[in-house]
Amino acid sequence: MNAAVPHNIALAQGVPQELFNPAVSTEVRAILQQALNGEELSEAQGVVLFGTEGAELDALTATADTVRRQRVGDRASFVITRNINYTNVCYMGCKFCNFAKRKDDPEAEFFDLDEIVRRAQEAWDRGATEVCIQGGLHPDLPVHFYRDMLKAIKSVLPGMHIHAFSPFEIWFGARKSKMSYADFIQDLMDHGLGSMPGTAAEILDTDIRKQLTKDKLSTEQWVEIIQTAHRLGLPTTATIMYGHIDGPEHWAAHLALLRTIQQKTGGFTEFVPLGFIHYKTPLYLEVEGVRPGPTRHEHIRMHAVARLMLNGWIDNIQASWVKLGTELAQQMLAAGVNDLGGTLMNESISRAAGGEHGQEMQPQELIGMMRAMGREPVRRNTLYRPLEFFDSVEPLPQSLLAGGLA
Ligand SMILES: C[S@@+](CC[C@H](N)C(=O)[O-])C[C@H]1O[C@@H](n2cnc3c(N)ncnc32)[C@H](O)[C@@H]1O
Ligand SMILES: Nc1c(NC[C@H](O)[C@H](O)[C@H](O)CO)[nH]c(=O)[nH]c1=O
Ligand SMILES: N[C@@H](Cc1ccc(O)cc1)C(=O)O
Ligand code: SF4
Repeated sequence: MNAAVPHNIALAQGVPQELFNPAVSTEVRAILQQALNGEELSEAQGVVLFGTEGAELDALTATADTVRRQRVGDRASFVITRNINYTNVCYMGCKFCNFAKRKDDPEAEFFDLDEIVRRAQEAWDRGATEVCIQGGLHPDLPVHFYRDMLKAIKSVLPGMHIHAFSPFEIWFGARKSKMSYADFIQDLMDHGLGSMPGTAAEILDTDIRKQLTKDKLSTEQWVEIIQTAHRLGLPTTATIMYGHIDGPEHWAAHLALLRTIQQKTGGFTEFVPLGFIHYKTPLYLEVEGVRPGPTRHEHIRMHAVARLMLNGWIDNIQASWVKLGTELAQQMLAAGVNDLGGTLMNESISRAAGGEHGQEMQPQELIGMMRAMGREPVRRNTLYRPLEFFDSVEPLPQSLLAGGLA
C-alpha cells in the first residue's frame, strides 16, 4: 500500500502524523493508538511510555496534545490565588524538604490569625478567588488552629474559596484533636473549607517513602484521608513529587492508583506533577545517588503520560511554573497540559529548596504564555468553573493589571 494512504487516513481520524514515523516501534504506536481510542492504559504500558526518547517521545507528546484537545479543547486556565504558608515550623524531617525549620531557627515563622486574614484580604483586593493554605506540622499548634483560620477568613471574606490542609496536616490535626479523619474533615468543611491540596503524596510507594522521610504519612493513610474527603463531598487535587530516588515503575503505579481512586470517588479536580527541587535539600546533599530533579524529557513524559493514563478520569493536568520555570511550563501546554495553576503571590516551599522561578506570576504573563501556544486563556475558580475570558483585541481589565504586593 502507498505510504501516503495510512498517513492521510490517520490525519483524517485525528491521529498525529508523528505516530507514523518509522522510528516509532509497533509496541509504542499500538499503545498510543489505544490511548487515542480512549481505552485505558495499563501500568505496564505507562512504564513503556516513560521509556520513550527521540521520535517515540515526539509521538507521545503529540498524542497527549491530541487527547488533551479531544477531552478539554483549546482553552487553558489559571486561577488567581495566594499561598499562605502559616508556619514553617515542622519536626517531621522529610529529607526532600528545606522549608521546614526548628522552632529556634532564626528563619522560623508563625503567622497569627490577624496576619493570615490580612494576607487573605490583600489577595481578595487583588482579585484572588482562592487562598491556598498549607504549613509545617508545628508541635505546639493550638488544637483548633485549623478551624480558627477558616473562621477568621470566612468571617471577613465569605466569598473566598479556602483550598487548604494537605492530608498530612489532616492526619496531624485529627490526631491532636482526637477525632476521626471524617469528623475532623467534616468540622473543617462546616467552618468553610472548600477543597484540599493533594500534596504529601510524593511517591505513593512504601519503599520510596521510607527513604524520603522517617515517618511521613503512609500510602494507605494518604489514600484513606483523600477518599474520606471525597466521600464527604470535599474535592481535592492530586500530585506527585518526582525526580529524586524514584523511577518509571513508581510513576506508572502512582498514576494508576490515582486513577483507581478517581474511578471510585470522582473527587480529584486536577493532577499536578511537582518536579523535585534539589539544590538545598538534605536528600540531595546528604544521600548518595539522589538525582538533581527530573530532566527536561522526564518532565515532558510525566505530563504527557499523566494525560494519557488519566484520560477520561482527571481532565485537568496542571504544569507548575514554580517548579518548571516559565519556558518549560509553557512548553508543557503542547504535551497534554491545560492549566498553568495559580498566580500564587507568595511561594516558600520551592524557594526554600533553592528554586529560582519567583513567587508570583501576573495574570497577563500566564495569558501571554497560553496565547504563545495558540491557546484560549481563561481565568477559572478552584473547581475549574470558567470566570473570565480574554478577548485579544480588548485590553485586560484593570483588576488584572494591578502592580506587585507592597
Ligand atoms: C512543604 S509541604 C506542606 C504541607 C505539609 N507539611 C505536608 O508535608 O503535607 C507540601 C508539599 O511540598 C512539596 N515539596 C516539599 N519540598 C519540595 C522540594 N524540594 N521539591 C518539590 N516539592 C517539594 C511536597 O510534595 C510536599 O508534600
Ligand atoms: N503547582 C503548584 C501549585 N498549584 C496549585 C494551584 O496554584 C491551585 O491552588 C490549584 O490549582 C487549585 O485551584 N501551588 C503551589 O503553591 N506550588 C506549586 O508548585
Ligand atoms: N504547595 C505545593 C504545591 C501544590 C499546592 C496545592 C495544590 O492543590 C497542589 C500542589 C508545593 O509548592 O509543592
Ligand atoms: S514536607 Fe511537610 S511534613 Fe515534611 S518536613 Fe516539609 S513541611 Fe514538614
